[in-house]
Amino acid sequence: MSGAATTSDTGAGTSGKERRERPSTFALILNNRLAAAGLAVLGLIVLAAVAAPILPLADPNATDPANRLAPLLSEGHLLGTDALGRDMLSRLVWGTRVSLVVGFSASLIAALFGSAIGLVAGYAGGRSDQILMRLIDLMMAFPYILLALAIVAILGPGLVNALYAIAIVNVPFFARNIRGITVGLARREFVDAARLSGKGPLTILWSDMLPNVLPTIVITLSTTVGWMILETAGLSFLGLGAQPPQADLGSMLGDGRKVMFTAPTISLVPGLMIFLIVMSINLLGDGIRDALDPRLRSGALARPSFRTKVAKGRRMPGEDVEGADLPADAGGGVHPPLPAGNSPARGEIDGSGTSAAADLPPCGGDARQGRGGLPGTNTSSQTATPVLAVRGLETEFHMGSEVYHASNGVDLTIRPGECLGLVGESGSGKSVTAMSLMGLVPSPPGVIAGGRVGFKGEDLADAPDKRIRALRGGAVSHVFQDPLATLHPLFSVGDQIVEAIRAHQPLFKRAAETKARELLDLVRIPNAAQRMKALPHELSGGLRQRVSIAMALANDPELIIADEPTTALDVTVQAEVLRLLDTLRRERDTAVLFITHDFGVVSEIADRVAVMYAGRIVETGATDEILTDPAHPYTRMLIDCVPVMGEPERRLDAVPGRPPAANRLPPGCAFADRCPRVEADCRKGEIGLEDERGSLAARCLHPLAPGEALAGGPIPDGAGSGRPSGREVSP
Ligand SMILES: Nc1ncnc2c1ncn2[C@@H]1O[C@H](COP(=O)(O)OP(=O)(O)OP(=O)(O)O)[C@@H](O)[C@H]1O
Repeated sequence: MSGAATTSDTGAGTSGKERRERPSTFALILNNRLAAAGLAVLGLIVLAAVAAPILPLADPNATDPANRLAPLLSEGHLLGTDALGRDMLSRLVWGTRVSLVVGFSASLIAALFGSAIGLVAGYAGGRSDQILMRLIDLMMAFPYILLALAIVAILGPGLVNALYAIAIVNVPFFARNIRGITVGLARREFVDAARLSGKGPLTILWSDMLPNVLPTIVITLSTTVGWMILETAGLSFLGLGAQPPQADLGSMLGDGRKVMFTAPTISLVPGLMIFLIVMSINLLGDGIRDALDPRLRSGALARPSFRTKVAKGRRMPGEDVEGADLPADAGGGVHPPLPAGNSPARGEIDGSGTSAAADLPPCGGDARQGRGGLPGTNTSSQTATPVLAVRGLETEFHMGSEVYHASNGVDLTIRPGECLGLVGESGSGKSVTAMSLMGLVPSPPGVIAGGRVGFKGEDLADAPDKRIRALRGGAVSHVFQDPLATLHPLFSVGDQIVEAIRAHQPLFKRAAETKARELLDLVRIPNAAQRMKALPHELSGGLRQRVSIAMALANDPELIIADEPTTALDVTVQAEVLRLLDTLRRERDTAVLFITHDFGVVSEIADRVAVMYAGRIVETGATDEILTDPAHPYTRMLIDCVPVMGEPERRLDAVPGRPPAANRLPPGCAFADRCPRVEADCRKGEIGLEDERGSLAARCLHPLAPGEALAGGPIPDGAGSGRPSGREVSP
């Protein structure tokens, strides 16, 4: 195990702790050097402005004509004096105080009214939206500075009137931004739920909409307050804001203009202060925006890179990698060393018979035949070189000072035409493991900290970006759970398949279109030619998933990674999609890594199963053996959670407790706290994935014997008969 954290906290007690350990917004801002610099500069300026009354400064309005235009560093006047002999340092500090108060107040007023208008217009829609937005458009039709001048002309010159003018001209900016977000939110299900719960519009606006738009308001505020200070200074510069003798930065700049050539420091000093304030606010505003963006809250403020970062000192599994003596067809077990150089082509049997995989016991197809002798079993997979051979994969998330071990030394092997089912509870690390293969885990915060990702003998963790780009969507393709989220909403499905084809094959558009139509036919989409023009939202969930499968097949992949592709579908459509995927992989000899939490689905499609828990493979073996007589108590409990059709009297169990937090994995067996067979030795040291019986290998010191029941747990009639039929609903 790689890991730093070895306390025995369980997940149950750590959620609050975890939350506290997540870097705070403030910590994230400090992580961003520019934002931290902005904060430091602004902090000093604000401190000086707030402390103005207690600082030993001269009266900012006291004139001294005899001492006019004194240079910098004059005696008693650090920043010199202005044309009336007033102390520049004192005027600068007091003027900054005024400018900051006016700028921030104008921003708050604009944010308050603008956001309220945006929220009401966006939520109410219809005529209210039309009227409010047309009024806002009317205001935006004038150049804002002209509008501000007109407002001050009507209200009369003065600092407070300048504040109103600046606030008013900025109201549309907030209103438009917030209205845009609110329109999207108002159609979301949680708002429907709030309506159904009987809440009135005002309550919904306050308790459901406002919290969702608040980060945007704060971000908009932080990025516009600098502008507002600048605009207020502009009005004062023109003599419409602060009136003599009161100083603000704009009026000081205006005073300096008259002696710009004889005493340039008079205008340079307030000009520099405006620059510092606006720059520091903008830098800080950008930092706040990044810190408040939930996608970037994980420790670094950089955008995710093209592929997952691979740690420089990546831990490499030795040939004596844990479990190395396991049967070679164990999904998460042990594997022959990766063949050097190019491996045989897909489906090709190593003619020499000396291939690392050539002497492996039968897997995949045999397992299926054993389960009912399904036709079309691929025999080449029994001897072919693995398409995928993952060794000791460790993927971590680095969040602040915490390290979350999502994949914690995972081994996987899949051969051509074979389907490996990766099963486990939510959060066990299935998706992260799958995403790590092609470097799709976002970095930051994701890091591949150890292991090899062998694809036909090549370690993908080491492969150049160009190679990864060529493989993605080419030899290795993905099918995700929610096609509506992964298909582009604005392009027809035909165009998207054509694009997928042409990204990897030098085909003219016509030829690619023909191929796309053939693919839609292949995945049995009726009226393929017409459906080519359909937008994703015009298709049913099942059809959309077929389109995703067609896209995944577009470039004749050797490995398909299917991440819960049927979870969002109803059982009948699910069965069709599974059948389709099963047939296609057999016909095309494609290896499939099928991720699911549903043992019913596993029994339908997988040749072998790897069960994951807390980032590790805890049991592997042929599907039939795992489903009939698992050795690991966790697998047994997972299977017992699945309802079996026709057995209404069978007690359904849930696995009690919760998995340990990935940043606090306990020593020994991570399942110990939830296991009815736990003994003292389970909580000590490393537990290897050991050979059990048949094809089974389990990471357990006290495995179940064939037919043995879990103490207190339900063992259905005839031990080991708790195998889901494939028609059940997942827990
Ligand atoms: N982008 C991320 N940043 C931080 N932690 C993450 C991120 N993605 C996943 N994790 C963490 O990694 C662990 C494994 O997550 P993963 O999505 O692989 O689980 P899973 O088994 O696929 O669950 P599910 O079936 O719900 O999809 C979880 O603890 C999860 O919180």
